[in-house]
Amino acid sequence: MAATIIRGSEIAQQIREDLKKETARLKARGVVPGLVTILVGQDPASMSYVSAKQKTAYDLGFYSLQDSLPEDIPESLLLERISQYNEDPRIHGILVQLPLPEHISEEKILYAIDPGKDVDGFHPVNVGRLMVGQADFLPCTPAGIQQLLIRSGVRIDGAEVVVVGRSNIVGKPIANMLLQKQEGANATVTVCHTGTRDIGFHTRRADILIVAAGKPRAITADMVKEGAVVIDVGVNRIGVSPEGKAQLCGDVDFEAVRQKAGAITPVPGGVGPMTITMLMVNTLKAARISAGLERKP
Ligand SMILES: Nc1nc(=O)c2c([nH]1)NC[C@@H]1CN(c3ccc(C(=O)N[C@@H](CCC(=O)O)C(=O)O)cc3)C=[N+]21
Repeated sequence: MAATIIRGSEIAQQIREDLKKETARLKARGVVPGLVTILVGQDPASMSYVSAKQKTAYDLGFYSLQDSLPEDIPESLLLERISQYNEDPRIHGILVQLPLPEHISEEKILYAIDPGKDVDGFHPVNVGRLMVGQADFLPCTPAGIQQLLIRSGVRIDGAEVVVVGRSNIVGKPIANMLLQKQEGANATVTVCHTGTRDIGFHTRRADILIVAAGKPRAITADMVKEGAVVIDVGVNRIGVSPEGKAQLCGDVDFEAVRQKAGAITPVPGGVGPMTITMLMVNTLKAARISAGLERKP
């Protein structure tokens, strides 16, 4: 069987059309969603992600601000910047691009962001809210994965989900989200990681296999059940094309696995565009909450 390709770029585009309309409605009531992206240093991949986020925010009609800071900025100054944005009423969402340089504690920085402006969903308050099924801001990549599944008509309720990877930004939150007793969730979830003895034993049981291993082509066809839905979160830069563009591959051996899977996401054009879109969903939500348009328990 040849798999259906789950086109994240198309689904992301549909959501963006809705966001654009919603942003225009909000603007008519005097509220302009505001997003600041903070980039420390000049890592080329980070620069390209941040500019993609900026462009998307701008296209939707958000107030969008890019704050580029030098690699050697002291942690104390970065913390000061963050508290400035915490107080700025034009800004509803603050994103500090990760990874940060060695001399800055990511933990300290993520704790410093006002949880009400934490559109990445990384602040411990938001992580805790997610765990109890009361999130305001779902982390963007997991939220994008859940939307891909729902909008592709994949049945999550009762499914065997296997997650490969246990990071705080993908593996742990997506496992938690799909486990919730909620619509678009209610799955049976297994989480595998580098310490798992026989990964294939687990992945072959998956109706839905979510791979965020950070290892190019780690998942081969023999590790996938016939007809499974495969979500590839990996973004590995494996080279540069003759035109000078980065060549990407996922954590799944796409060409082989697509022969066996029921549905699969490509890289690029799968989870990545959804991640950026969910950041916009969160920023719009933050703006609505701050304007008193959404209730908060
Ligand atoms: N505070 C923070 N929040 C993040 O959400 C965050 C972060 N730091 N650090 C890095 C990761 C990575 N990430 C991606 C976003 C979009 C694509 C994306 O759009 N990828 C395109 C290809 C882009 C390309 O060509 O490089 C695609 O898959 O089609 C990929 C990766 C967000 N991250």
